[in-house]
Amino acid sequence: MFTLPEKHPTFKPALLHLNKTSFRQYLRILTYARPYLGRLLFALVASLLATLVWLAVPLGLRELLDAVFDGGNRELLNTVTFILIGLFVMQAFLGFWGSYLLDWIGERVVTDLRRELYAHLNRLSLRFFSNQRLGEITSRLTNDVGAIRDAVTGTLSEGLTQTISLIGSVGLMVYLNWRLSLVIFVTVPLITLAVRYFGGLIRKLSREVQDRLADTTAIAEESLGAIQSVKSFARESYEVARYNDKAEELFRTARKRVLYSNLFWSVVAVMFLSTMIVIFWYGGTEVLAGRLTAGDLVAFIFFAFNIGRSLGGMARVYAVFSSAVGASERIFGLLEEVPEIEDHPEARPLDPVLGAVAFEEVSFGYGEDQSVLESVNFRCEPGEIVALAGPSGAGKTTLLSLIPRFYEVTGGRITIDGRDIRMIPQQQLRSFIAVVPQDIQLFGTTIRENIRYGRLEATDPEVEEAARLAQADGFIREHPDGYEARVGERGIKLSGGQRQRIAIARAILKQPRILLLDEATSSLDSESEAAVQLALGHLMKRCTTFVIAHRLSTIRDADTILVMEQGRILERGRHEQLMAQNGLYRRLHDIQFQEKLV
Ligand SMILES: Nc1ncnc2c1ncn2[C@@H]1O[C@H](COP(=O)(O)OP(=O)(O)OP(=O)(O)O)[C@@H](O)[C@H]1O
Repeated sequence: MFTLPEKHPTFKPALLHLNKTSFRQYLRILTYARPYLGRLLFALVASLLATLVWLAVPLGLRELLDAVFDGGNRELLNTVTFILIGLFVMQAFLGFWGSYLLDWIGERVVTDLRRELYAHLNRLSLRFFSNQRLGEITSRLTNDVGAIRDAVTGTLSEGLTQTISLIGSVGLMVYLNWRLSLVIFVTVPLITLAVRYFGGLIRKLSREVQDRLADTTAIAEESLGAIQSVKSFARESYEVARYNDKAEELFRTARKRVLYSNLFWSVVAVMFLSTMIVIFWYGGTEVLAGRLTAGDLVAFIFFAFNIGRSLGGMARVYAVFSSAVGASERIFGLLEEVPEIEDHPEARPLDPVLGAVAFEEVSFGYGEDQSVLESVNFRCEPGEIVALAGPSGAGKTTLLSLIPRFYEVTGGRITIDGRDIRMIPQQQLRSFIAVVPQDIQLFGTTIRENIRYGRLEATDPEVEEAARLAQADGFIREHPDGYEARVGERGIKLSGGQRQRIAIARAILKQPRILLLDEATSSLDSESEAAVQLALGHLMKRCTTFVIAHRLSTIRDADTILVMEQGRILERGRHEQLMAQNGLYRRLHDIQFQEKLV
């Protein structure tokens, strides 16, 4: 069957150290903003100007208060008030443009990155997907890409403006009263130490939360994706328990994170407010001693607030920066994943395509030390039917999956019309091969669109003609919505036989030269079976067909039957010849078709 095997998580949570590598990583994120450089510079300049204006506000306030308390100067009071309002408006205006443009760039970068990542995922080979949990991949597309947006929008402008604000505030404070500034110089290092300590802890926990979240998503996707199996084994409570375990683990990690981050803010708040009180007390003493005006003190306090704000902002920047670097490591890791199967530089389309297929000394294994196929040799002419028979695990599905190059052979070569398939562009190769698997995947759209998947440019009458040839037109029209009826996820509203006929209609529309068919093992009722056979007959007429045969009729019609065991072709020939040989084929045949023969 064409199904994916057990999936193993191979993503390792990235352990983050903020060093040169992470800085390089950050620069790499920023390269995504390069197309929007003009906007970015404009936004940065606007944010910087907004910060400078903000730094001027306390100085204005100082003038305002001194004008009233010291000079009693009404005219100056009016002017300063006017200027202050002007400064606020200007600050708001610049601030708006700064953050609007940065948010715009952030959203744009996320969209670009998501598109690139999705396109890249589509280029990756089947082997990659069989080794990953889907939930992990979707989590990269959603959560991690989101974390990167914050890095672009937040860190750059906030880091810059908060630094300027910090330096400006400190400078102006020293200018106003250096003795009072000493209070700040004692407390700031203490606050910084607290930020470093808690910051590290919180970052580590945030990463753990992300990983736990990915675990829960993976479980939900896995079991909801296989809901039919879950239900058929009545394993709902088992699945719920499995999910609950992970959800509780997530809760425990998240609880720890909120505990530390709240503790962090409480500690910082206590330190900050104590500093303020000391400033009030000491500043008051200075005012009483005549070394400081009331306006100076108010301006000073504003600057102290600014420093607190900037430090908080920088801690935030640090947190966002590190979570973005962690996320980007995972995303870039995914983007660097090299597709296993790529077109050879000299590959060129096959024209015309006749459909003669040959395996020459083909060997293959999924892993390094696992051999699934060994020295497989055969050839077939265009239009022939090759049936594959053999016990389960013999390598029949594997052999078929090598023809469209879902996997690369590890030895020997496969040719179509004499050309090594590695020298045919993948797009073309797969365009003339149709696969009708046992496990048919339909999309959650209309029946018409599902059939049209075989050839996107097919017209409505062509779609309907294909459905008619596939014996599907009848049951489609019986539905009140006909071709516009929507198929539930995985075609849950259609019967097995109906799904097969939709898949056959898709294949007919594709007009393939080579057909790979995994006959359904589940028994269809005889009416359905006859319809499916009729549909297949039409399709097979024009193709070289490889079929993993479970039906006696298919076996009898085959030009060649390849009997496989443990990755080798053990016997080959037509039905009568193989029966006469009295070997594995005959044994399998007798077991499988005993009832039908009597
Ligand atoms: N994606 C995969 N990754 C690793 N091993 C695989 C994969 N698919 C199949 N195998 C292994 O390769 C061997 C051949 O499997 P294959 O599915 O080709 O056999 P088969 O003859 O089609 O069996 P069945 O009739 O039961 O489908 C088996 O041992 C199987 O475990």
